Amino acid sequence: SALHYCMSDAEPSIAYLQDNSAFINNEWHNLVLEKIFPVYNPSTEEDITQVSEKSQHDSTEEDITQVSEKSQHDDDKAVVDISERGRLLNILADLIERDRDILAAIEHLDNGKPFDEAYLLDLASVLKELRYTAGWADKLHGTLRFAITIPTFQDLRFLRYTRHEPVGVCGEIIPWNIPLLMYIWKIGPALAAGNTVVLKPEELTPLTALTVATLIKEAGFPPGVVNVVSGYGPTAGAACLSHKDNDKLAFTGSTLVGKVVMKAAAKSNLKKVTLELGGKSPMIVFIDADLDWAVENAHFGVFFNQGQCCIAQSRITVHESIYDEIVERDLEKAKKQVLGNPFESDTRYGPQILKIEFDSIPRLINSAKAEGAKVLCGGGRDDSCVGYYIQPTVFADVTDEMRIAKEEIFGPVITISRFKSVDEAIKRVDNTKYGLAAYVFTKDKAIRISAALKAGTVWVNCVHVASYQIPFGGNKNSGMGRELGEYGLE
Ligand SMILES: NC(=O)c1ccc[n+]([C@@H]2O[C@H](COP(=O)([O-])OP(=O)(O)OC[C@H]3O[C@@H](n4cnc5c(N)ncnc54)[C@H](O)[C@@H]3O)[C@@H](O)[C@H]2O)c1
Repeated sequence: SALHYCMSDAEPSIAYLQDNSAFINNEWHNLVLEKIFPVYNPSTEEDITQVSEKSQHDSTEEDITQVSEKSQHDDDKAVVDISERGRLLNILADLIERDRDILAAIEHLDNGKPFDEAYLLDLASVLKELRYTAGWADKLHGTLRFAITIPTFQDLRFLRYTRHEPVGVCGEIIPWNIPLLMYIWKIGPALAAGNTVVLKPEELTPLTALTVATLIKEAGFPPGVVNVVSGYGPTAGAACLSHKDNDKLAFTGSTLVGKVVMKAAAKSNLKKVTLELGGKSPMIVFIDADLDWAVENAHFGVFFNQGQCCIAQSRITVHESIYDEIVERDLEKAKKQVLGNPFESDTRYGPQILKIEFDSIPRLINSAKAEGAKVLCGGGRDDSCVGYYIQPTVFADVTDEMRIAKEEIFGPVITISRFKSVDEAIKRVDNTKYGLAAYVFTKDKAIRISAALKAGTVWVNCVHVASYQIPFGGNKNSGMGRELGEYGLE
């Protein structure tokens, strides 16, 4: 279907053609059962288009995973030639850059995030990540060792080497919060390492995944190397989890579904599993921190993407001697958040994407009020406009026993508690089932505190600087395995 979008009142609208069936073997296929589901715009609550839905036992004439598996064994293909892999990934990056404004606009329509944020942050990260992994494609060699010391064969010399081989077909399932970037995090390293992919985007946000599929074909990737099939988790997703020809599952989403993924992998063929799951990440502000900077980052970190970020620092704890000052400054700043049309350039704050979150965030907010936390601003839905908007909210006097201090909010809510000593702060923030990220604001305790915290990544005096060269992933219930950097290619 043709979609029109308008970048602002002053700009002309641009039309593009949205493919919405299943992308298999470089062609668009109707699925056998021909079911469809609607995709809506969370800023307006209106339907955008309808997308082909894969049911669990539904397929095209050819099985999607087998198509992907077959393309592994064709010697002429880019999967085998390591230079060609990198070349094609670079072409894909160039095509995404060419279509950057269209892709940012689709991401805005589909997900609700401000256009500028999608264009400047998400798309910039997408391009950097793709070009970075493209560079790795011809450098994934194993190691070479001359070994001589096996006691029983002392006179013999052995040559030992390791080869890095593709895993095979990678089933990849992604969430809705940063759809295009999550897609590239998954396909970039998989393709650089010579794998083929069957990707299922989140049912709420399938549009950029489908649009980039056309660019994959345009870039020249051979048929079957990347396949994209949309649908719901328990059906389309579940089919991917249990398929016997899938060799790997890379999943980003909730901890609850992460456990379903592990179980399905164990029950089918012991696929390898990488899980990037939920978090409840702490931010600790010490007395010696630069307070202006800490407040600035607290806001960016929590309100970025309306709090729909796995690494959002949803538990802020502050030394008691600076607590009042931080609370006051946080409040001042939260009141200045601009809500509005996410296509306008001064809007930094859009709607929640998900109707369910729009309902569940106020429930968690209300639980905090009932448990005695002090709401300083916001505290509910914003009824002044259409769309799933939640008011930017700041809570003070939060304690560790409250639900809001323990459960992932995935919404624009700052919670602030206080601590007395360094040891107490470390012990308290680590007392969680999650271990994705942690943030430390200090001038002189960075190394000591970072080493003590049980988190996949610790950021010091900054937030959300997820860099494509550095491995990313969680401990405990936040997941296993790493994405990005050299580790992400293993
Ligand atoms: N650690 C990270 O890198 C990271 C990044 C973004 C989001 N997340 C986490 O993702 C969660 C938010 O996303 P969500 O609520 O959409 O997660 P979710 O687990 O409900 O859905 C994520 C994906 O899994 C699919 N899915 C759902 N049920 C399934 C099933 N039974 N079988 C197979 N697939 C299934 C969905 O269709 C979707 O594509 C949060 O917990 C957030 O912290 C983590």
